[in-house]
Amino acid sequence: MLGKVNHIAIAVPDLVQATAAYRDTLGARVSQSQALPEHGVTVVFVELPNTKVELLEPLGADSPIAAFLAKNPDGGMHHICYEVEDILDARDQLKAAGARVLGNGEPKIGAHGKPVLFLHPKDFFGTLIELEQL
Ligand SMILES: CC[C@H](C(=O)O)C(=O)SCCNC(=O)CCNC(=O)[C@H](O)C(C)(C)COP(=O)(O)OP(=O)(O)OC[C@H]1O[C@@H](n2cnc3c(N)ncnc32)[C@H](O)[C@@H]1OP(=O)(O)O
Ligand SMILES: [Co+2]
Repeated sequence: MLGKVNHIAIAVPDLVQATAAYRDTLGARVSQSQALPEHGVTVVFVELPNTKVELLEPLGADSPIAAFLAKNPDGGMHHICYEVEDILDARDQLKAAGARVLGNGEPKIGAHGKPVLFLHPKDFFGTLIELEQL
């Protein structure tokens, strides 16, 4: 089921500051920011030779990462995104195995313009998993 790691996500309290740290202190190439109101976040992607790091900050009053940042005010590792060949097939297999698919179970379009789904962190060793359709 799982393909490559598409990205590792870090929730940050200040995206401008985090972008500068990755660009200037770590010397990485960082994308322009993308506001994703339908996901309640603004993101940038740190482009790496073998994968990406997604830096995300809350956007709007109902951001799904607000509670995470309240618990982790300095920021922290938020999720890991795996690529899958067929996200609906993966979803159905995971639901049949008893895993909780977050939201209404229907994929939404993510930052890369591809369908994504999220799996509950409590089902996967305290790690929020995002699946992105190849
Ligand atoms: C799709 C656009 C973009 C992209 O890559 O293209 C993105 O990645 S957007 C990323 C932001 N969107 C999401 O994260 C959507 C999925 N997330 C959720 O639905 C919620 O964040 C959820 C359900 C994972 C947690 O919601 P909330 O924090 O409000 O609930 P609780 O506080 O009750 O948390 C329950 C329980 O889970 C622990 N938790 C929460 N978030 C995480 C996390 N990121 N990693 C690990 N564990 C997490 C939380 O501490 C609670 O544990 P407990 O022991 O009960 O305290
Ligand atoms: Co993501």
